[in-house]
Amino acid sequence: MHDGSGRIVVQNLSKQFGAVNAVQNLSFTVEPGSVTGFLGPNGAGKTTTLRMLLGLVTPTSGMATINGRPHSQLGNPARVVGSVLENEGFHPGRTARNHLRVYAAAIGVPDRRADEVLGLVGLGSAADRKAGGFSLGMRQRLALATALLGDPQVLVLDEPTNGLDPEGILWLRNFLRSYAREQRRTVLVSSHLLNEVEQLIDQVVIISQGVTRYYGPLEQLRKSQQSRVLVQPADPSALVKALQENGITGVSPTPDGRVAVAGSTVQQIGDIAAKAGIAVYGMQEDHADLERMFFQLTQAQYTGAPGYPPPQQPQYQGPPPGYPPQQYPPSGPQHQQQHWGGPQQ
Ligand SMILES: Nc1ncnc2c1ncn2[C@@H]1O[C@H](COP(=O)(O)OP(=O)(O)OP(=O)(O)O)[C@@H](O)[C@H]1O
Repeated sequence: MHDGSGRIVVQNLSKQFGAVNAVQNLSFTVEPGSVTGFLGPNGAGKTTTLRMLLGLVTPTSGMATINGRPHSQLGNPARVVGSVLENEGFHPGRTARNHLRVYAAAIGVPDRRADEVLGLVGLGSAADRKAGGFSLGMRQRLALATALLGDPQVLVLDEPTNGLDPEGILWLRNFLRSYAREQRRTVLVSSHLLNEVEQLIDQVVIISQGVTRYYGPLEQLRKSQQSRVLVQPADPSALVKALQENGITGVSPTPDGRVAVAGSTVQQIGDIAAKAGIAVYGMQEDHADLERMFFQLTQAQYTGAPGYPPPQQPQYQGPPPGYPPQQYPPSGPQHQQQHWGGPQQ
């Protein structure tokens, strides 16, 4: 029997398709009560990981469990985990209600559950319409309704925001949040775009090239954002020297001839430059956004081809240029690997 914990554990999971290392030694844990984003660029290995979790692909090594068991040992899996994977089709001639009734019969839940889940996803008024005429957003809702039929403890959604308009995304966010928080369920959603799911998620697992790059609370990642000041001086190397002599360490020249200074104010920099007799033509405050951090964490996928496969344990990449390394990644207790039950560094 499974343990009923609602916990997803991915441990040293790998999948090789011929010469392609789709997933490499991936480990993370997802606890109930929050929505976790599973993020990475196209081809990072997200869908493969989710398919292994759902028993649709056999791992080359490692394991993925839900409630302490591989999917194949869950008994009636639809009661434990509901999922929406990409490109799931519906019979175009079948109404939404009939589609759901077919699935309800297959997993042994009563017919009336079809109308309940249609109501939950806001498709109540479209129950008698044929799925073939549904918009992409409506199909996403119908897929979610199908996943909810067994009233599962765990929801796994692959790119659920695809095709949703802003109102649909807001609806999905409220739905998933209350599903996870109020009912203490586990929700894992994948996306290749952080900003698409940023409003949806509390925790984040970021992967690229099949390797974990970061995992922890999104809030912690957000807090680690440091603003920096971009300075355009007459003499960049003289300014770097003057700032360092005044104890400012987060200083680095940028490729466009400016100097990036972290952990200091415009005023402090201006005073030091004036005292050192260095002319400054402009200063600009620059705030790192999450999207840029996401890109920094995952860009190895595009730039690291010669080094492929990547090192096994780069859990955290370096900071974006101009950001002090000690601030990045965040180092609060929430970020201990143990908190997530993940791999030791
Ligand atoms: N059945 C398969 N046979 C061969 N290679 C595969 C197979 N499935 C996936 N791959 C490869 O594995 C790698 C990871 O693919 P995967 O679909 O898991 O990535 P993803 O992160 O979900 O990407 P996307 O955001 O584009 O959906 C890719 O290089 C892909 O081409």
